[in-house]
Amino acid sequence: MERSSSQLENMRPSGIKPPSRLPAMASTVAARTLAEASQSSLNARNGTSDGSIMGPPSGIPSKHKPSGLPEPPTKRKTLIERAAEPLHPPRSHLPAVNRLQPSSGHARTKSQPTSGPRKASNISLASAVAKSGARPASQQNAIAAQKREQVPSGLEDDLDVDSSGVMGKRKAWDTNGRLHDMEAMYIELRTQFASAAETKNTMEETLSAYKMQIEDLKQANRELSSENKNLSSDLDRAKNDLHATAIDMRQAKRDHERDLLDMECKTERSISDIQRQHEKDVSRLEREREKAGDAHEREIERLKKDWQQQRDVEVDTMRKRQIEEMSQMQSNHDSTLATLQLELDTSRRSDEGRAAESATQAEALRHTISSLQSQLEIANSTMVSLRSQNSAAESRNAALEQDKAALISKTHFLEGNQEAQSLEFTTMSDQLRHAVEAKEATLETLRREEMLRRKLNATILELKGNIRVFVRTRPLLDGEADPSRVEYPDSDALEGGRELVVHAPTSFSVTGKERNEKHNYAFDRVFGPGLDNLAVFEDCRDLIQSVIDGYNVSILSYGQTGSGKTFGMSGVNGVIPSSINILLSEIRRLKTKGWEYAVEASFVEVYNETLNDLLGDAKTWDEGDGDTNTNGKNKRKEKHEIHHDAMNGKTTVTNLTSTQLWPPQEKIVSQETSTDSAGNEDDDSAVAASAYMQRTIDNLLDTAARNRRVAATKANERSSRSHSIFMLNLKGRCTATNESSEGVLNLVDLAGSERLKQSGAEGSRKLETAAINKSLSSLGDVIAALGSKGGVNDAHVPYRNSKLTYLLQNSLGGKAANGKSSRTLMLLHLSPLAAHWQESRSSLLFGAKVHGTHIGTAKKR
Ligand SMILES: Nc1ncnc2c1ncn2[C@@H]1O[C@H](COP(=O)(O)OP(=O)(O)OP(=O)(O)O)[C@@H](O)[C@H]1O
Repeated sequence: MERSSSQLENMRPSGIKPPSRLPAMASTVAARTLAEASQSSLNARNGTSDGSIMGPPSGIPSKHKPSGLPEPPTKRKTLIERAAEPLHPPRSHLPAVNRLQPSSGHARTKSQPTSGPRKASNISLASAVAKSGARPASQQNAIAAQKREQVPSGLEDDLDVDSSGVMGKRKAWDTNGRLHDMEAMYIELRTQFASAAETKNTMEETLSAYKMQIEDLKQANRELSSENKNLSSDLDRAKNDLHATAIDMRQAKRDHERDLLDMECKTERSISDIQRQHEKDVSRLEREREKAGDAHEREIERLKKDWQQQRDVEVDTMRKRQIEEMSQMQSNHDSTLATLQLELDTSRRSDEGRAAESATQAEALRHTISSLQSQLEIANSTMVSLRSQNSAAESRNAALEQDKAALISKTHFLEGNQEAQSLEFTTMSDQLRHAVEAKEATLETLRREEMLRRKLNATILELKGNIRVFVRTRPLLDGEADPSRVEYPDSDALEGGRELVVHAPTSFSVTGKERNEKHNYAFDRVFGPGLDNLAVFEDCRDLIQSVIDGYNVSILSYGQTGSGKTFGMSGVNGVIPSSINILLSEIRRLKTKGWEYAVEASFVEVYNETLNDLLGDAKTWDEGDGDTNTNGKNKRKEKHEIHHDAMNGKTTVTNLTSTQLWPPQEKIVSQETSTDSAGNEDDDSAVAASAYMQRTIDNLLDTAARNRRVAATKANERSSRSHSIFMLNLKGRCTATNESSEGVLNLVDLAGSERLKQSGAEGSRKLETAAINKSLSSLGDVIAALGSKGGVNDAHVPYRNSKLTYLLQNSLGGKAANGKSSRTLMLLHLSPLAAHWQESRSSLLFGAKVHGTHIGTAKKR
């Protein structure tokens, strides 16, 4: 008969299994406990053991798993239930074991990631469970035997008991058998109950172990909390320490940075000193080498000439001597031959006369024949001796011939020597050619060195900054007294002083308290009253050099009237004459390296915002501003307009006289300079060229001064009320390297910087002062704008606010439209007098404003 699953469900709450299965179940429950616990835990770890997740242990009927066991008939079930009811253990007992198994497995799964003590508790639980559930096989067999013993005797035949002790089915009519079965089941159940009770005890033990463990854990937790607190306080302390250390570190870092800056400054200074020294040494060595090379070449030439002359003289002398000797020998030989011939003829004639006399006298003198014959024999012997003499003369003649041949061969030998000499001459020519090639190679090296020097100079100037400020105090002049107190704290520094401390005159407050102010300043260089123009110019050299290298440079002399601006600019060894000297010597030096330069000069004045050509005609200057002259005619002065070429960054002023300073004009070259075969000027011509240049400059400066005198009755007065700009335009080209450069040097003597209020000027003087102040403040504004914008093209720089700044637009440290940039040096002049303290202070403030301005890197076009 088929049973539905609902029927099976209804049977489950009784907890009684089909009889045939009970013994097996009873025997395996205890043994299964540990195995299932391990299986369960394995499932918990692996997720599944038989394909299901966390399924109940095998042997325990699942809600969703239909039991495969045969179901008892309904009436039997009622009997069983009835028989079992009073004995049935509380439902919770069996499941308690079953519940423990998954829960122990679950607990273990959960405890896996935890720390030591927890793990230990799991282990103790597992061992507890093992104690209760896991019995060895021998123990299990004993239980089975016990079960068999518990079956009443006599029933064994009726029972279908297999070897393992599992009972089989009984026939339906075998009520006794069934009763036996029931009893057996009862016994089995009791065994189960006992086992469950044992398990319960074990569980209680486990529980108490858990509780103890929990207590331990709580204690550990408390200890950990206190430890945590200690650690927190340690952490706070460590944080405080860290904070203090960080502050110390920051302080140390600041100190370190300051030290580093100091070191950098010192290094920079020493680099510049070394560089300067190096340049000096290089130029000195170059000069010496050039001189030594020239002297050496001249010496070689001289020696060659001397040697050739000496050789020619010697050859001539030898030739003459040989010719003389030969002619002497020839004449001796000829005279000897003539003498011998004469003797022979004489002898022959006398013999013939005597023979004829003997023959005519033979008939008459037959008695003297024998004597005559003997005389004839004597004559014959004389003839023989004469013949022997003749042969001796002939042999002598042959010897002379040999001498002649020897002399000829000697002449030939001498001629051969001449070939050797010409060979030597060829060798010398080769050597000369090699020397010329070596000279060319040296020239090439020098050119490369020159390029390197230019780069180094540019780097040094970039490091020094494109706007520099030097401050100079002039000495007290005769009759001057009451100097202001100025200190130069670092004037002994190797690279020169940079600091200045100015003490204000002592003043008194309203309460009568004495006030002594002092102000500290630092500039690129500070020159005390003991330093002369040469010392000041020494620090300007590199800027002048950079004009030759193709940069635009402005040197501006700033200060109140009488502070020494003109003295520093145009005086003896002032910036203008010293610059020209440097330029000339550099141009000459560079000529040996293949560079040719052209220098033009012009001189312009900015007076009341009007341009005047200081090399032009001054008579028209003051009349030309729209006024009528004495004749009643409106005589307009030459109009000068400023133009800036955006393409090449050049500035031009229309109708401005310009004088060519270099190369010297043709007439002067032919008169005063000469060049050697290599195209180099000799020393005399260099001196002459220098003198020419000096004369030209003197003329130029005289013309400018004269024009100023013409323009104003008081020359000095005018000069202090106008800005004068001496402009030098240098164009250079090196054909060997196809390089070119173009630089402009503006040497500006600014008008006195008196304050309007202080000067108490009235009328036209007031207008002049206002114009001067406007242009000077425009100058400050332009430099400040360049500094704040970094000198970039698109920044608005108010160049147009004054004629001065507009004229100097391309030379004030900014960048021209073509990217060419420039360098500026402000020479700040101070009066040493205490009475001029306020003016000196304004000048220093102006200089400090300019000095604080950094303008971007200068760029050569
Ligand atoms: N370093 C110096 N050593 C000696 N004398 C000096 C020095 N500086 C200036 N002087 C003298 O001081 C006087 C005034 O100098 P200078 O004319 O150069 O001043 P300035 O500032 O150009 O005046 P101005 O603005 O009126 O042209 C002159 O007599 C000059 O010789």
